[in-house]
Amino acid sequence: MQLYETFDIPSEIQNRIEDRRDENDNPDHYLIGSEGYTAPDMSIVKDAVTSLILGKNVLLKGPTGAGKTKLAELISYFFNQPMYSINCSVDLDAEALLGYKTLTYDDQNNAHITFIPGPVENAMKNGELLYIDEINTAKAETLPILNGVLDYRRMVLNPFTGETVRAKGNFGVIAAINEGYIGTAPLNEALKNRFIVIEVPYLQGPALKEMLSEQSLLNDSNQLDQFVTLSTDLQSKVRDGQISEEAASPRSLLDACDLTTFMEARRAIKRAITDKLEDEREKAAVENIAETIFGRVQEKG
Ligand SMILES: Nc1ncnc2c1ncn2[C@@H]1O[C@H](COP(=O)(O)OP(=O)(O)OP(=O)(O)O)[C@@H](O)[C@H]1O
Repeated sequence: MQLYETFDIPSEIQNRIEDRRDENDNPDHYLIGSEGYTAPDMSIVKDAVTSLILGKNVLLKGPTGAGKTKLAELISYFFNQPMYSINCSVDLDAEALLGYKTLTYDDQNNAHITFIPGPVENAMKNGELLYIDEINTAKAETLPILNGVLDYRRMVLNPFTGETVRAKGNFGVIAAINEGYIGTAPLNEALKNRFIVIEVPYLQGPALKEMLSEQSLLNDSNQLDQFVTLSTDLQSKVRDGQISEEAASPRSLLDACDLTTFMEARRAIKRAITDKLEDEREKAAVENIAETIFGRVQEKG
């Protein structure tokens, strides 16, 4: 596979991935955006894939829009293995993880209580991947359910069915966190302890240009360079504590590049980046950087 070279995957891990791909031979697997991940650092993909092949759980830690979901999709593609997703929030409860009972009716209109399995149970029973997004937004009481799933036991007692569910085959867990955002809490130590932690920073420089040119509508090389400079300057202000991290998110940059194909870049930046910020000083800082790079606004319309 070309991706082995792209991400410098060691040959022993390549062999084990090939074995896993054969075991997971799944013609129905729908591969979303699988080739679209650009690595900010080659070790990220290599270490994530290696950890999962060794049966470890992987925690992707990085700011919003850093490509964590995209990386999980790439791994799912690498292994030719479908991925069940959970989006955590304070409302996440045991039922959302494990499943719930509901009334169903047969052809004779007789009512039955049926159990609808949740993503954790599905991924474990089918030996698939499980992606737990924003794991640190879930309530502290909910997550201990996962402790047994994430350690050597690879099992959970489903309280709704009384069944002990054991993980099959190549079951694996990838979780993601944005630390330090409103509504998030530091991940409980016992849970964090069950993961290999992989930091996923924002893309910069030529890798960012490659991603923006692949994924946005903008194809003017000079303008793409200007957006890369904008990102570098925004990330430096983030490090100085002058603006919040999401101002430098590639997701917003992609939006700004797309809009720039139809409007003046300064207005695109205002819509896609500046106006998402709450603090007036942060907005002014972004505007100043944009003015330095893209010049004063000339267009009226
Ligand atoms: N390294 C990258 N490679 C490819 N695409 C990227 C990368 N970083 C960001 N993107 C693009 O930016 C957008 C956000 O990426 P993604 O949803 O994977 O981020 P995330 O880290 O999961 O975000 P969140 O924490 O908000 O869930 C997507 O459109 C994605 O294609």
